Amino acid sequence: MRVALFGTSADPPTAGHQKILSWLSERYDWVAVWAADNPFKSHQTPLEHRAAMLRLLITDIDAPRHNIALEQELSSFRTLETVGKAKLIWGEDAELTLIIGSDLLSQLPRWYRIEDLLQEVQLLIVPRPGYAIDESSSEVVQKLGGKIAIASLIGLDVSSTAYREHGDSQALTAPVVAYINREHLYECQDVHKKRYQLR
Ligand SMILES: Nc1ncnc2c1ncn2[C@@H]1O[C@H](COP(=O)(O)OP(=O)(O)OP(=O)(O)O)[C@@H](O)[C@H]1O
Ligand SMILES: O=C(O)c1ccc[n+]([C@@H]2O[C@H](COP(=O)([O-])O)[C@@H](O)[C@H]2O)c1
Repeated sequence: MRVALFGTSADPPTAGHQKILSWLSERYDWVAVWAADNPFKSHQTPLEHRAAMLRLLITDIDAPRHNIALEQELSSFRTLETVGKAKLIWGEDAELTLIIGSDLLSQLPRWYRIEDLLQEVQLLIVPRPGYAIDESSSEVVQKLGGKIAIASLIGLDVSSTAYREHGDSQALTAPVVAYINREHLYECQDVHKKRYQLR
């Protein structure tokens, strides 16, 4: 069983995350996704809302294999703990692949017990516009034991930050926008966003 593990802050989840999930669903037996708190970031929306938006994002994907699931019980500050939980679910023999965008490659060495984590998973790096995969970061990760593959997919040029800071609603899918409006999320940035949009 080949399982793709994809954790995201989902603050909010974007069309970029959705494209990655669709692509993974065609290549892995199971695609497990969860909303997480990131020890290196602060988040603007409670985790429950972020997980609910992620569920909407997934429901919206037309995946013929029906193999994408919100596995929110995997959520942890530390991916090593997530992988421990994944092994309990899918067993020691499952092949686990951790999916990250190329923007995270250089920070990976600072993750919790990274060498132990890299023993447990394969890594798949998704190229992201503006974040070239540089050799020195790849080498550092490989020296720590990382088994790196690069996805044959280029991520969309969108980000959660672009939505939070500039109201780039192109970044989001319609069901997520509807949820944000209904729950009055991200409103404190509205004045700031409107100023940007009027420019
Ligand atoms: N457009 C994208 N292309 C490639 N990888 C992406 C893309 N968007 C997100 N990712 C990857 O998905 C994972 C979750 O990303 P995250 O939720 O932090 O999105 P983000 O848009 O980077 O958010 P923020 O702007 O808040 O940092 C990370 O591994 C990130 O590198
Ligand atoms: O394990 C760690 O030390 C660690 C440090 C930073 C980020 N992560 C995880 O990386 C995933 C992507 O984070 P983010 O904020 O870029 O969406 C998410 O599952 C985080 O919990 C994990």
